[in-house]
Amino acid sequence: MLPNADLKKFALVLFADETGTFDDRVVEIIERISSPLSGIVRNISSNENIQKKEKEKAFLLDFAEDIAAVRKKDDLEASISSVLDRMLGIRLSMIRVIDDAGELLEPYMYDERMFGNGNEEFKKQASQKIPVSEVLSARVLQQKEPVIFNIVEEEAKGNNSPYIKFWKNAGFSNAFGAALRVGNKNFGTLWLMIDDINMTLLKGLCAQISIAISNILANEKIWNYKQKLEIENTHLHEQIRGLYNFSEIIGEGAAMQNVYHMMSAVSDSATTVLIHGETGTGKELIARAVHNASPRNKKIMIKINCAALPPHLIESELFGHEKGAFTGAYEKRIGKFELAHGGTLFLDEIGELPLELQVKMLRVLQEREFERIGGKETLKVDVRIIAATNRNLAVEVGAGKFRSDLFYRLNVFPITLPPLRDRREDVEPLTRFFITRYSKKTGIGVNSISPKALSDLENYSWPGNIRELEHLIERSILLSSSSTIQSVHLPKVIPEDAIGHEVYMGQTLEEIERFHIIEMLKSCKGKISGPTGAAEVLGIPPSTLHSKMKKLGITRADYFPV
Ligand SMILES: Nc1ncnc2c1ncn2[C@@H]1O[C@H](COP(=O)(O)OP(=O)(O)OP(=O)(O)O)[C@@H](O)[C@H]1O
Repeated sequence: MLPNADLKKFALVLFADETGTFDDRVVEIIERISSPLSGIVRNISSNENIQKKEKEKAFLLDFAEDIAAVRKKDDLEASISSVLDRMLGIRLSMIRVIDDAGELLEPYMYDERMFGNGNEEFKKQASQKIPVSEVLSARVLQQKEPVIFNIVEEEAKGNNSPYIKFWKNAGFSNAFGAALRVGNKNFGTLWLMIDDINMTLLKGLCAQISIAISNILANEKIWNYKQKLEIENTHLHEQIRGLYNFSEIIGEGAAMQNVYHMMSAVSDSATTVLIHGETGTGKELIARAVHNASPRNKKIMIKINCAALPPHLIESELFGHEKGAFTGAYEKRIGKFELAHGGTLFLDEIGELPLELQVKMLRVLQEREFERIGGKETLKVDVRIIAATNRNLAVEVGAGKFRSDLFYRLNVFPITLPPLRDRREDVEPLTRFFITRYSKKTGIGVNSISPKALSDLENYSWPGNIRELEHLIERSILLSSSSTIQSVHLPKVIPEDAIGHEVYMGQTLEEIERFHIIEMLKSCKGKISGPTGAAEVLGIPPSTLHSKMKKLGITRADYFPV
């Protein structure tokens, strides 16, 4: 039926079995009834038309209501698919949105099933960004009204767009393209493959979809900024703390002089630094100092502790992820590499980075580019790397636990921090420094230490290094009953060789073997075979290790205690 009932013309066509049926009398009767008949038909048609318009209006209202509640892209996709299917019996072909630079149309939403599952050509086209100047898109974006491309006609006119060819091969005769816009601002395109075109309805749908998508995009932008600001805020706080620490690196002895010399040689450049030192020797303090003395000090230094996160989270922490990239990825996340752009990324405990992630790390260190998990876009970053470890990475490389290529990438400029027991001359200045800091912080008026207590500190072996000294002074200040720390409570140190004796004394060979295998399994994180597995470390074939474990009753619970 034509869209406007008022303009309709009706024809009454009658057939007769015998010639001569339509004589003058019959014709006269027909003429007499044709006028009231056409009135009745016109009324029915107008009614149908009104009903149809009412139905469309109600439908658009329902859709508007539906869509107004939508906050997320997934929900929007479901709403659009359902409305198109219910009302028009069609599927969404493609929605693209214009990027921030206003140059490219990025894929936003499409139905993979549209051209048959697994249609590689469609997937390829759908996943590509295209310039806003692409012929068909440009036509759609320039027009006020949606554009209908009659595929046969376009081809006849010499339109050799690959899309026209692709649509034709897929058996469609019309493509409907509409600009997504709010006010006068275009922000995307919507494409449908459709034969029966109800323009009023489609225009209504496009207007609703435009508003919904522009709201969702705005929400996403706000959320991303918010997340970025929150993370930056945390890091800025850390940095302020770091700055405070930096101005006060204590240590005048020869060992620390050498460290200062190395720091000043490397700070000005963007060279990768690898800081090695036992726990608590001040690796992070030195990393911050190098960053603060570098030309990047206007940007932040982001720290990531490779040992503190479960392996499956480190990747997302480093590189970020797209929404829906894996179970639980409800929102898009910006990774630390992205956040550190222009600044420094401090990779603490790099020796703990799982082998599978070492490959990815190598790539980003080499190319300075990466993709977010689940993302297709390659991101480029300008980040200076400072890594720290308390492991001997060269030994880890030999044991197959650390990739040699990554080690060489990181070991460009190594700085080794001496343990406190090798710079006893710094114990006194550090002690006085911490007394001042903690008496100020606690408000307790302690300002000195007795010669006996100081000498005890100087003779202690400090397995926890400066952190241990710092904590001990804090504790001593809290426990002190006068303005001088009279004594310090140092832990008893068991000589290392005694530990071994105690463990093995009075045990059977089988018990010692069992203990040793469990320890190896723990240190190999439960891995039995392969280059970093316990069998190789123990120098026995994996099958022998399996049978020994069986014989000695070793189960996962022994080396992965719950
Ligand atoms: N030379 C120093 N002067 C003053 N304070 C120091 C010095 N070295 C370390 N510290 C302090 O000791 C504590 C531990 O230092 P830091 O966290 O930098 O050690 P780390 O080697 O990174 O430790 P871990 O390997 O356990 O991560 C910090 O509070 C730091 O400020």
